[in-house]
Amino acid sequence: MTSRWTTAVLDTDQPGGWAVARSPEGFLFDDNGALFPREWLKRQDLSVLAEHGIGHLDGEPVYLLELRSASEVSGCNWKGLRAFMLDGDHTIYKVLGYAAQIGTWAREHRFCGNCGQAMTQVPRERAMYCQPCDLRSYPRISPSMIVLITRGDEILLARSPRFVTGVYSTLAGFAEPGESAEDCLIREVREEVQIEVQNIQYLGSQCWPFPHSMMLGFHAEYAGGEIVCQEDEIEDAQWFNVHDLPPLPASKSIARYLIDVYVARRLGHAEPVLPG
Ligand SMILES: NC(=O)C1=CN([C@@H]2O[C@H](COP(=O)(O)OP(=O)(O)OC[C@H]3O[C@@H](n4cnc5c(N)ncnc54)[C@H](O)[C@@H]3O)[C@@H](O)[C@H]2O)C=CC1
Ligand SMILES: [Mg+2]
Ligand SMILES: [Zn+2]
Repeated sequence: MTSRWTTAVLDTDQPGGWAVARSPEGFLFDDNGALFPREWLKRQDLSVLAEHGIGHLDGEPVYLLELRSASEVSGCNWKGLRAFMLDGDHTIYKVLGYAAQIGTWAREHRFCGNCGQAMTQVPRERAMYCQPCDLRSYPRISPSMIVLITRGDEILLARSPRFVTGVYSTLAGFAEPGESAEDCLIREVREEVQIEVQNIQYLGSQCWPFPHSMMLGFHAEYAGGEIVCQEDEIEDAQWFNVHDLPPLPASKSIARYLIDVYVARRLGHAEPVLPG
């Protein structure tokens, strides 16, 4: 199967193609969705911070207009990326997820982190450049571990105070400098619930553009300890029987995939596929 969407660095001097507009209030959309004819979009009254060519959708070039702020465009509205993930077409979500990561990076790398001077876009490469420092800044990706811990028919799920009421999920956390993926996983589990794990197994990864996580998903078995929740981060954590689970995270998340894979194996059902 060929993919409908491929990323690419495109020359912004070339006319035509599609464009998406992104502001702190999300993406611009109308009845036809979030992709607009680029020349039309550029004629609207938008406060453009940066323009990047981001790839091809069904063979057509796609550009991003990263805006300083949301402005009024007749017949259009603004909507966050999460809403596009939950109710939209998955390919469009992939386009917008990539656009969001490039937009965040473009917004945050207008100036050199070393000398403070304005940086310039490098042609044919996804990089911002400071000539005096000879410094290149590339889009940032934050590796994050996510793990389902199990004990026979039971799985450990936890709630962050930020979650939708009632929903429980797997544990997750960002890698720190100096750590392997396994070191990070063991540290995060200790910090968040004070338990020990063993037999760590990698299951797959997922790009999570909120704002730039690369989720590495694992299964691990319980090895010892009693649950003690980390103050402020974990509101509640419990062992749940696979036959009696609480409300779970959205179906497209790797958190949900890790849970669904284990439950399927336990109950002898067909295994789910990890959404890209
Ligand atoms: N796709 C999925 O199924 C899921 C994705 N996630 C994502 O995983 C990531 C990590 O999960 P959390 O529990 O929030 O992390 P965490 O357990 O490491 O705690 C968050 C704290 O980490 C620090 N932090 C924030 N950004 C950071 C960065 N880029 N690098 C290092 N430290 C940083 C901050 O102090 C923040 O309060 C988040 O982006 C979250 O959205 C979490 C659960 C499910
Ligand atoms: Mg966490
Ligand atoms: Zn510099």
